[in-house]
Amino acid sequence: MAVKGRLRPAPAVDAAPAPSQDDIGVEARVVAGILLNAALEKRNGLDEALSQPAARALEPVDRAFARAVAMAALRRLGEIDHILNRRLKKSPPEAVRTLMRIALAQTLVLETPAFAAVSTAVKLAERDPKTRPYKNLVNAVLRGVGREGPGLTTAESNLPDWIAARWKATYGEAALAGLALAAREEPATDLSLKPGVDPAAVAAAVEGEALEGGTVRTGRRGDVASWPGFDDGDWWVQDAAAAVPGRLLDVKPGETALDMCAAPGGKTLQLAAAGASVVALDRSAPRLKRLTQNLERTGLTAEVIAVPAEDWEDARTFDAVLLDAPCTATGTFRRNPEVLRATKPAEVAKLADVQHRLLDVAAERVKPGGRMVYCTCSLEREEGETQIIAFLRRNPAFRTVAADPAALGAPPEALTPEGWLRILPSMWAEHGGLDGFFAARLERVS
Ligand SMILES: C[S@@+](CC[C@H](N)C(=O)[O-])C[C@H]1O[C@@H](n2cnc3c(N)ncnc32)[C@H](O)[C@@H]1O
Repeated sequence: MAVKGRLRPAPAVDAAPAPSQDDIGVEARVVAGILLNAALEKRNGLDEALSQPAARALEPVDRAFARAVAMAALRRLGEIDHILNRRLKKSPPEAVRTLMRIALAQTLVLETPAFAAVSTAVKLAERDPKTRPYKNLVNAVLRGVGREGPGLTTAESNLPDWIAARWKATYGEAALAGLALAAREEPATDLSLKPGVDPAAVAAAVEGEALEGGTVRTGRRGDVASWPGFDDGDWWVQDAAAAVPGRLLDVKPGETALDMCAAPGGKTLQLAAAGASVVALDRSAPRLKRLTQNLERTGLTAEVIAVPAEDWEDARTFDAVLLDAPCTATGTFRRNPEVLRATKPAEVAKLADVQHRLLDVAAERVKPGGRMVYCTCSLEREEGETQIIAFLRRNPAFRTVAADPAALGAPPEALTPEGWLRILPSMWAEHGGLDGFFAARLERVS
């Protein structure tokens, strides 16, 4: 079933002359194109490009605008290309397409006035000898969309074909439609709170709502470091779904816990906040820096060690082990729309091998009678259910302990017949959705 949707029609482009759109506005749009292409090229491309000189030279407000435009273009790429392709007799050079994608992301998604988006796109086309011959085409296509409207588009067209086919086969047509709708929207920001901090008070301070499970959700934008409670370490940013595996592990004060793939550390903070004595490992020292900063800010403690888990030379075993394994992260498409473009089919199998290996390393660290939670923020079965089925086959010392979604602040429909959690971003639609996660709790019985 195709979900029909109409992008917002752009205001008439001839309505007003451009008010002095100075060169800063133009530069922000250049950077938006750079960010978009970097995100399409490789995983983490957008973040890397944001730290490059072109983006850093912008004022913060322009950099934020450039990022917002690139993110809007990524979320609606299929629809935007569909609108363009209907109006183009043959495909223009990539640089020209980028200009038009950026302009349509502004007019159709961000509601930037059309005269500003179109005039800067034409200005940019003029500036580069490679795009100059296409200046009139850019002008005609964008004005045409403004005049006649974008026409019908489908939310599914924003998903790469191979991913849409996979999710349809795994979750069915109705779920695919819900996932496609979730992928179009910019998500709210979720906060996990330190014990003793009142969710209602934080919700009031950030104009948000307290969700089941204790997460506070806010539509507020901008730099979180300036929000009330940040400096006091009252909370940290963590998607509502990402907070579930930590709760599932259910550590108690005085227990020992190992967070085996810990950085940047949202789950380590949860385990430490629950009173466990936590060891946090990660192979990436730069990623662990954020974890250390968050521990300092929140006044929580953990032993932080930069090492690949399989190389950690330490004989300790633990009451509770959390393996939040490296994965394709396809469940995080609301926050990171580029994951859908960056993930390639071969990567799923490659990461599944890594997860298989790390599960066995994690199992070795669980004390008799202890427990382990395995989770990934992927929607691919190979990185979730298939891993646990295979693990239980080769490790008869472990068995599943069924999750209780109501106690964990997870949607009830996330519970699988096996007692695992399969959270889809299309769930909790009435609250604005949540990231996709798989989580299973296992206990060492011998
Ligand atoms: C999904 S992220 C973890 C997110 C983290 N648990 C959180 O809640 O913020 C996966 C992490 O695994 C780390 N990693 C990958 N391979 C690893 C290994 N062999 N040993 C330890 N960490 C590893 C990566 O550096 C990455 O930080």
